[in-house]
Amino acid sequence: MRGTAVMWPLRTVNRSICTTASRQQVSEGSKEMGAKNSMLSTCPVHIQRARSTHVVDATAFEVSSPVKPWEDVPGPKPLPLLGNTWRFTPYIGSYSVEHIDRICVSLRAKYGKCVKMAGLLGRPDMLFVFDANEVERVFRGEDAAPHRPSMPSLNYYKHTLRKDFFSAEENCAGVIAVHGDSWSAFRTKVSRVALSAGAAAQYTAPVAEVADCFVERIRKIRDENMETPEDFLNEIHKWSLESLGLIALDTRLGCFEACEGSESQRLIDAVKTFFLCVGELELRAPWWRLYPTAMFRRYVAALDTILSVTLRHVDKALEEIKLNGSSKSLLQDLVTAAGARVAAVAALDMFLVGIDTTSTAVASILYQLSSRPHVQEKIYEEVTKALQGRPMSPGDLNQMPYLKATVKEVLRMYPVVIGNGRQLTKDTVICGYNIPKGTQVIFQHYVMGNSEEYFKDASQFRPERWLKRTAQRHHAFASLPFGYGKRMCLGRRFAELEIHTVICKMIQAYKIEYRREPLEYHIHPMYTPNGPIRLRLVER
Ligand code: HEM
Repeated sequence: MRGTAVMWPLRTVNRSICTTASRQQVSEGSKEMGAKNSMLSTCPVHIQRARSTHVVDATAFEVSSPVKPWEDVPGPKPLPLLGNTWRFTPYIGSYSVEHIDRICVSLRAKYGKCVKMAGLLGRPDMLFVFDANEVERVFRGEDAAPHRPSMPSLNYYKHTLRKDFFSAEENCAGVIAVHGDSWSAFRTKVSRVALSAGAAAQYTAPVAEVADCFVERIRKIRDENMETPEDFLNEIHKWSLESLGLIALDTRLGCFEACEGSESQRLIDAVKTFFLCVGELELRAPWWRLYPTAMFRRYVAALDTILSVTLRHVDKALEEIKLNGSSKSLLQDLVTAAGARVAAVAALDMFLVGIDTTSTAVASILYQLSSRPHVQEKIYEEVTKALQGRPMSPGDLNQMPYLKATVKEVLRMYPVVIGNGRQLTKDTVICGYNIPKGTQVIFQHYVMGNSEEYFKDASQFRPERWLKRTAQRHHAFASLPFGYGKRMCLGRRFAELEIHTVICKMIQAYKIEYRREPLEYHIHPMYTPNGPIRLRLVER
């Protein structure tokens, strides 16, 4: 999903007698969690706290100090008329959207565990939260339809510009940029199919085939020094789009060799245009709200193309279901269970959020592996032992815990989405302050994931910390690369399958090196290594 910026601050009330100390350190998969959660509702201190305040939020359980008002939350002070927007204005302010990661680190250091960012023109006030206990509490207290602030431009496309299509049937607008009952009804229909056991596993072999093609393609595009080309990230995008085409549209798009004018090429171009435009439209001044700028018109045309291609593939799926009498893919399952329009819109949403997230993750993982040959060797040994020369089949990835732990470790230190958010649907106490309904709360996972408070030796790259055998205890809500709860990533299982498979194949084929200037990360709009990823890929 698209990232939202973050920041942080504030020392708070004397909270958490029952929360912090006793619930903070949880190890993954630990059964402790259930028992500790149940404490949340029964602990007498929680109950006392809930009674002693006039807070609306039923999950409130702060201790002793009265709840402080929103006005008291620390943060950069807005100027009259200009608010805090001026801070993001080039040449005048010192904040840059591209380096919001660093801004968040400094806000945390300056203000504490929650920070108010008020007075952003055209946007609701924001609260940056750097406290994993508070993240847990807000997530666990979510109502039936949590509101995640996202993509106003897409909201406009779905609910105004193409209202006729997206409102033609009830609850058919999708999950991205959709909220309330409409989101809830759509999500329920799609989750049943997309999150069912085995929904992702059925794609093991075809996803592995696409990964093989990617590995093979690299042999063609490497230069004489065995280095990948400047636009290697674009090649990774092609792999990601090809993999998602299989999953969402039940088709091989042929992204690695698409011909001019073909439907695949039109889809590839449209997805590319969407990504080029969306960052600008979302992060810069929203002129498109006043008039259809050239960029906005390209953006709309791209969305129209993606939608029309998904609709055509849904028609094909309908024909095949009629012919076969049963469904044989995610798309056909969706058509059967939820209807053609839901299936098409679900595929559209997957295209909008499932490509650059996955490709950025893979770029970041390959880049991080390039400076860690010992990690590569461990993965290589694990993969060799698990596959024993066989092609990959469902279940094989379960024999590769170190590979999976490596992916988790990269996403802890370099989460693709640096901060996930919710727009509060009710007044809520966070860090001892009463935060009003409508505020956008951004959970700062990049900062928490890299904080010594939550991860011992946080700056050290240690996949072992995620292994059950050697797991260090850590807070389960400090690193959440796929979000949490009712709105968590709908494509997580597919993303993991794609990522684990392609990394497995890359390590089987190559030793990964990098001999150029180190790359910094920036928000673009995912958290991405900044610069050409010119990996040296040496045959094993
Ligand atoms: C590394 C890859 C990915 C990452 C890091 C990622 C991350 C996320 C995050 C953080 C969210 C927000 C969750 C929340 O609000 O709690 C999200 C939502 C979503 N993701 Fe992913 N995602 C990835 C890949 C994918 C893929 C491959 C698909 C589709 C196949 C996908 C489909 C979705 C959808 C549809 C939602 C919206 C769910 C809703 O609002 O109900 N994602 N993702």
